[in-house]
Amino acid sequence: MSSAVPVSSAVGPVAGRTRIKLCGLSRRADVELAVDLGADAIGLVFYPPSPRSVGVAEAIDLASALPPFVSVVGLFVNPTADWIGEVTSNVPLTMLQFHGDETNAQCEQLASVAGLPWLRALRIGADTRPADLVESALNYATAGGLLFDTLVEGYGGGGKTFDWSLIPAELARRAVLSGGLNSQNVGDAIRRVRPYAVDVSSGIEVPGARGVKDPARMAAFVRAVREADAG
Ligand SMILES: O=C(O)c1ccccc1NCC(=O)[C@H](O)[C@H](O)COP(=O)(O)O
Repeated sequence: MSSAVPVSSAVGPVAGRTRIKLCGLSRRADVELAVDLGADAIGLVFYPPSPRSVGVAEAIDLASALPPFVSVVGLFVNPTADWIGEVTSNVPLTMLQFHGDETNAQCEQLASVAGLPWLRALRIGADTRPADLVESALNYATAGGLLFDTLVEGYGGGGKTFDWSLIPAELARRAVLSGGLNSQNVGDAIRRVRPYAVDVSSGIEVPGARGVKDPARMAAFVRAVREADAG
């Protein structure tokens, strides 16, 4: 039964706070800064072809820097069950993110190895239509959430935006918006899409240095999200 009192008036603007995932972190100092800035989640990439990829030992150290209530999302591209098992039996991930070509059944099977919830990345290209996203949402009905990203070579982390108007409003309110976000455009993205959360990797890095996060850009991104939320 819906509450008689609208949530936002009951708890104030915090109800509409856009959650923030800072992705592709590989240095402990960046994880500590993400926590200090108020990030809701960090993303660790377990995909060796990516310059942002981390190994199990590195990930254990990075995860140990996290206080309670900050999620650590493990990002995979077409992983084997053995790889999922090796990572999640050692690294205290709170969620998986499948960013490759995995079907719903494959995502479910892989996630069952870890016993964790999972995000499905839906990569949006030039010929994607809203109906395609609605169909994908139905196909991945057991996902713990959808992350809308830009279709780029190399699966993700490409630093390119897609047409945000393609996202149906009914999907946006519980989804993660990703793909080419930065401190200059994330405010517009929030005002136009009203996503549950935003995700960024390239936009908080030193330009041209994939995997090297820039503290100033990290802070500017979070500040831009807070300013957008404040209206
Ligand atoms: O970050 C990567 O290097 C990466 C490699 C392969 C698959 C996915 C990858 N990242 C997934 C993410 O969640 C990124 O944050 C997302 O693609 C947005 O990246 P960016 O456009 O650079 O902000």
